[in-house]
Amino acid sequence: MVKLLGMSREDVREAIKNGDVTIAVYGLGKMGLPLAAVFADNGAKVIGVDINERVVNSVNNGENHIKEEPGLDELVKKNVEAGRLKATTDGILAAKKADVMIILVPTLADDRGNLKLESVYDVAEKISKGLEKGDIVITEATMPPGTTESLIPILEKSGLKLGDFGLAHAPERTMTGTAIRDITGQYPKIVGASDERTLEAVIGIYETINRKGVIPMSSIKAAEAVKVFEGIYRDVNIALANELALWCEEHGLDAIEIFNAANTQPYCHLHMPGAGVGGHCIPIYPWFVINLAKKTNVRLIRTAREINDSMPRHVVELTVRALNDAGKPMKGSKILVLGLTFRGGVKEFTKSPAIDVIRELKEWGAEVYAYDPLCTREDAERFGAKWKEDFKDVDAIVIVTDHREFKTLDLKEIAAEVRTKVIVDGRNVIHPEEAKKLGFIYKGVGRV
Ligand SMILES: NC(=O)c1ccc[n+]([C@@H]2O[C@H](COP(=O)([O-])OP(=O)(O)OC[C@H]3O[C@@H](n4cnc5c(N)ncnc54)[C@H](O)[C@@H]3O)[C@@H](O)[C@H]2O)c1
Ligand SMILES: CC(=O)N[C@@H]1[C@@H](OP(=O)(O)OP(=O)(O)OC[C@H]2O[C@@H](n3ccc(=O)[nH]c3=O)[C@H](O)[C@@H]2O)O[C@H](CO)[C@@H](O)[C@@H]1O
Repeated sequence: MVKLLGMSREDVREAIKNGDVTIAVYGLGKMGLPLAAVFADNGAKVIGVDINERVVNSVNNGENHIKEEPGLDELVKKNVEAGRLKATTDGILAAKKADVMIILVPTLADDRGNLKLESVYDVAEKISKGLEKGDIVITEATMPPGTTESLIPILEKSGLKLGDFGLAHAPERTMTGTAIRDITGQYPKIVGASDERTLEAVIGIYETINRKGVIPMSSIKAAEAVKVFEGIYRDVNIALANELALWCEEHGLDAIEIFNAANTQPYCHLHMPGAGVGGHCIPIYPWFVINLAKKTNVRLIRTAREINDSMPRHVVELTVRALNDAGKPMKGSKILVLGLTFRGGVKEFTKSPAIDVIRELKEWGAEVYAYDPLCTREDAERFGAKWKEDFKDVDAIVIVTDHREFKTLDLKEIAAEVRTKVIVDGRNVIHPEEAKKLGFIYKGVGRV
């Protein structure tokens, strides 16, 4: 046990490497488990805390339950065997033992960004029962600016005042599939803290694991805004790509050809147009700012949300037009939706565009089937589609997720199997010319 408040960043780094520092990571999910394993691999004694007993037991058996994370299996196994990484459901005991407590539990939000912070407040309550003078509490979970400081009254139930303990926000700037790479040094760590001593210590904590170092922010709220603004930048730019793609369709131009050429300029970063924006990050973070804008007219951010949320309907319209060109009514047509998850390579359904696409296709009277390499028959049925692993008797293929597998479809084979040759490419993963040469009616977002 060592109290980091008041130590220099160099001494903090030394203490962690020597195994003198105990770090509790609350939330052993896609983000928390990689972080816990990386801190353990750098010398810290790490206590992972999770409410899910199966997660706790699997970690204590040296197993990794986050299958989408390359390298995590070995990191968990090695550090559990070395005795540096343990897991528990007892968040209070973990707080009593730890010098640093990191909150990395879900900050879920509804469609309008109204946060469900129960997990965060639950963890803060448990930490308050084990908080000691000199401890540091860090939130890494993404949250609206101002949320971390809203935990102060809960933490002060410990009898300590802010200042006796340190508080900081250090947003998790990574994504599933590249977490270990990102946590250890893809880009600098952002940190905002309650006072200079805490900032100094937290810089030392993250310099221990992140080769790219730390960017200290002027406040906790500024650090929270960094992560949220990153996401809003992405949502607004995806909306720009979508709006330009719709204009390209009107003018018979190929948006991808034009975007690729325009992006050769270093200041131009046109994103990919597509079937919509899903996940629990990008479509949610804008609402954190919209909901807090009491005087500011955040009309650009709102409009971007509306544009992106209109894209699933556009993909359905493309399908109506394509079947029309094939002389087929939507009603009674067999449509195979390729992709249920919100993006390629990750099994996550939060706000997946496929949900709206399937619903609307059914409203048009189509018989909707679905396939996704990461999903099961039950997932498809939960979406209201029938599971189908072949292309027999299909009248239209509608691609909604950019899974790697859909980038290498054997169109020649498919052309021989389908009943009607129609492809609607909602993620621009098919080459239009190749499809057309094989006799497909091809429609893509922003494609000719
Ligand atoms: N997944 C991503 O790509 C990503 C990227 C950046 C930031 N984030 C942020 O990271 C945070 C965590 O996201 P995630 O993807 O790791 O979530 P996740 O659902 O994969 O994991 C969350 C874990 O927390 C546990 N948990 C829930 N409530 C708890 C509680 N009260 N006490 C202890 N454990 C609890 C769950 O059992 C689960 O194991 C979120 O704020 C998210 O916005 C996620
Ligand atoms: C740390 C963290 O929170 N990381 C986030 C994570 O975000 P994420 O996991 O939610 O994935 P995204 O890639 O943002 O996709 C979201 C949706 O937007 C669609 N999309 C995407 C790009 C595009 O040009 N056109 C689109 O239409 C896509 O299909 C999907 O539905 O990684 C991003 C870096 O990849 C980060 O920036 C982002 O902060």
